[in-house]
Amino acid sequence: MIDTLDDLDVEGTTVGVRVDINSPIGDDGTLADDARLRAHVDTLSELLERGGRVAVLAHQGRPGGDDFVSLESHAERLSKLLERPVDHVDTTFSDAAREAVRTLENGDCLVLENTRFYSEEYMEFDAERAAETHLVEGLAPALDVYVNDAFAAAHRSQPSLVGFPTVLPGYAGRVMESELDVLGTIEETPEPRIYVLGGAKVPDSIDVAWSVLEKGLADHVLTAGVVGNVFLIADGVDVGDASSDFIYDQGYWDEIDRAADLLDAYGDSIALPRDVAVERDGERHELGVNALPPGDEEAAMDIGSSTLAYYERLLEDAGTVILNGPAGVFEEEAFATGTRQLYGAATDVEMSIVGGGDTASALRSLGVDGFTHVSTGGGAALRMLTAEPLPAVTALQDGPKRQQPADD
Ligand SMILES: Nc1ncnc2c1ncn2[C@@H]1O[C@H](COP(=O)(O)OP(=O)(O)O)[C@@H](O)[C@H]1O
Ligand SMILES: O=C(OP(=O)(O)O)[C@H](O)COP(=O)(O)O
Repeated sequence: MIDTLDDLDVEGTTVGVRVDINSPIGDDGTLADDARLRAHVDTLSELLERGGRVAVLAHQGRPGGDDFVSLESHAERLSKLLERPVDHVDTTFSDAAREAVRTLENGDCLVLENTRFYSEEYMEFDAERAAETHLVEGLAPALDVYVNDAFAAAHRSQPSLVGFPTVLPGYAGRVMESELDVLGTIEETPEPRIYVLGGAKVPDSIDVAWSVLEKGLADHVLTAGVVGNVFLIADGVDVGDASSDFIYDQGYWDEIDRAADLLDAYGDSIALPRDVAVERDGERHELGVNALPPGDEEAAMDIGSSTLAYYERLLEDAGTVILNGPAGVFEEEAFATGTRQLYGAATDVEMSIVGGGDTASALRSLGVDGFTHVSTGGGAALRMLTAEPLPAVTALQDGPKRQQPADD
């Protein structure tokens, strides 16, 4: 059992709230998309309206990346979304950070600096060890309780995710709660259950396919996107130099053998594209797999219309559909058809669950909605969809193992 905000006496309590506002960053180094901030508004507003003193903890980017920036612009945006002042503190667990947290009044909110500015936060620990890091030992004394709303980072066992609930009473925020409600009961969703695996994260998708087929969670796995191209190659189809080179350049060549093993073991349950769309003379042009390979420069950028008809027929009988990754290069209108139609058909299924950051943004840009649940997480959702535990959720479930360090 995990405690939620319903179990927390918020008034006058200093709450460390871990959110996932890891977002696209523009050329000027500031926030370029606030979708992930909006997702946490309910949790943060509720805590503030109930008289909490809120210190927001979050990471942004990975060390060395262009998006590895301060949370200053996130704080500014949160201030607008929450309609109240939100200060940014440029450290995370220094004396200054603790002092800023201790001087919060009821209903005040501040954002501490990017947790990954400290190297320990980019390492994975077990919960006990994470509780001994500088971040947790430094900041926990200034907090009364810890709320984890960062579902999208819950597959990481980093200090801000697993260390705090080991020394402080931990609660799930509203995002975390609703994600766990839906994704934590995947085994009880209506059958037959279909997994649609598209997009470009081929190793992750093959892991998911293995896991859900082995566990009997999936009745069918439908492949699309780059994942579909890898399965076609594994099935002996020549998808052409352009798509093959792309797969090779991404370092996914070994995945073809894994896909072939999967086809050997569970081929009857895995659906492969029957046709693909390439660009020819500047336009979308569909080719049946029997007509492949395409020209040297022609990459398979989408599933074609007979694949769509085949997949739509399978979806008609489904009780649950779980989708991850777009069916094609949806960023180009000519190759958005597969994603728009396949995801559109999925909304007619009794239960439709979507995971994956790019998938969610694809759906927004294509104007497709009506799903039972669109997850805020990519990797975290994938892990849950295989019914695997998430370290940050386990840490909340286990609860504090020892007293927090004394406040000084
Ligand atoms: N056939 C294809 N060839 C090349 N790229 C593709 C193809 N199909 C999909 N993609 C790309 O996959 C990317 C998204 O994949 P991925 O990151 O796995 O999704 P998510 O973040 O939702 O898990 C998109 O940028 C899209 O252009
Ligand atoms: O964006 C995230 O994950 P996602 O790309 O799987 O949705 C999370 O913020 C986790 O970030 P990380 O993958 O750098 O640990």
